[in-house]
Amino acid sequence: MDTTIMYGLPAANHIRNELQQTVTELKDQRITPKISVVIIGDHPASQTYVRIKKKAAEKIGMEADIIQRESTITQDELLRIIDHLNHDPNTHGILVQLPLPEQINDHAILERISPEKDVDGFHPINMGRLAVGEDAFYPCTPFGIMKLLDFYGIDVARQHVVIVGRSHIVGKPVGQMMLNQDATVTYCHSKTEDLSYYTSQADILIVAVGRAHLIGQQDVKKGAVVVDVGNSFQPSGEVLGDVNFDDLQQHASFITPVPKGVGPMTITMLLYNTVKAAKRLMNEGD
Ligand SMILES: Nc1nc(=O)c2c([nH]1)NC[C@@H]1CN(c3ccc(C(=O)N[C@@H](CCC(=O)O)C(=O)O)cc3)C=[N+]21
Repeated sequence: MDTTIMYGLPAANHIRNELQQTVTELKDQRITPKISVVIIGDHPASQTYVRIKKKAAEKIGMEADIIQRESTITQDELLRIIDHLNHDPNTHGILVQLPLPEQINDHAILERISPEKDVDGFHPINMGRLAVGEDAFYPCTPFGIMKLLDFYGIDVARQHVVIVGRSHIVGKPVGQMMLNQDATVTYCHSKTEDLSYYTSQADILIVAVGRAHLIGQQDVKKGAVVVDVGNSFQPSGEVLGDVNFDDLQQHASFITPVPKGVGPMTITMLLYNTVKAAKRLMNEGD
């Protein structure tokens, strides 16, 4: 089988170059798109992601502020930080890194972020806009997957897309984006019986559950397109996907690696959403 490995960086760089151009234009109007990232505690993976986000933002001329607090922070204190950022005219995008410590109610925090600055696309207003097919801030990983498939010339219309995982962050919204693009969508999750029965019918299989190497060749139709959203950190420091890449490399028509597949797209769409938020502000000023 002639398999194409869908690396994220070529697609990501293509979008980042366009964004850099827009950032330059915004700066001419004295608007520097800025994302403020709130990170609580010292979860090592989160620290890594936040560092990657800051570097990527600065590389295209944006500003990125990291607001780091201890894991003992109260919910009220965190809400006050968000209120401050909501009112800060220089902050166009707000991201509160997940997971949050257990004393904090994620929903209360995410709903406090102004929907106009919700560059993660996690606010119920943006989720609702996506569900009804309106313009919105789309969550970065699902949006990145759509852009990645498009970059590699894959049209999802009329394809059977099977999604493993129903998280609010990836599984559920990527299915909605696929539906909006005329795919036929099947959702599988932890209560699905005979997972393989469903996954093996996919033209496009998206796996987003965070269980290392859950999916192997026996679960995938020959020639299918496989998108792996897994990021399982091994004690060795290695990051494993939800898909056994080596097993599928001769079997799928297109497959994303982990790392260097979907990850770079997630970061890129975060930049995209922040630039979009800043642009919206400029249009309001007219
Ligand atoms: N509010 C919030 N928004 C998020 O978008 C969010 C979050 N919380 N919490 C954690 C997850 C995870 N996530 C990743 C982003 C980039 C890579 C990425 O670029 N990974 C590199 C590898 C990085 C490495 O080497 O460890 C790659 O796949 O090539 C991975 C994972 C964003 N998340």
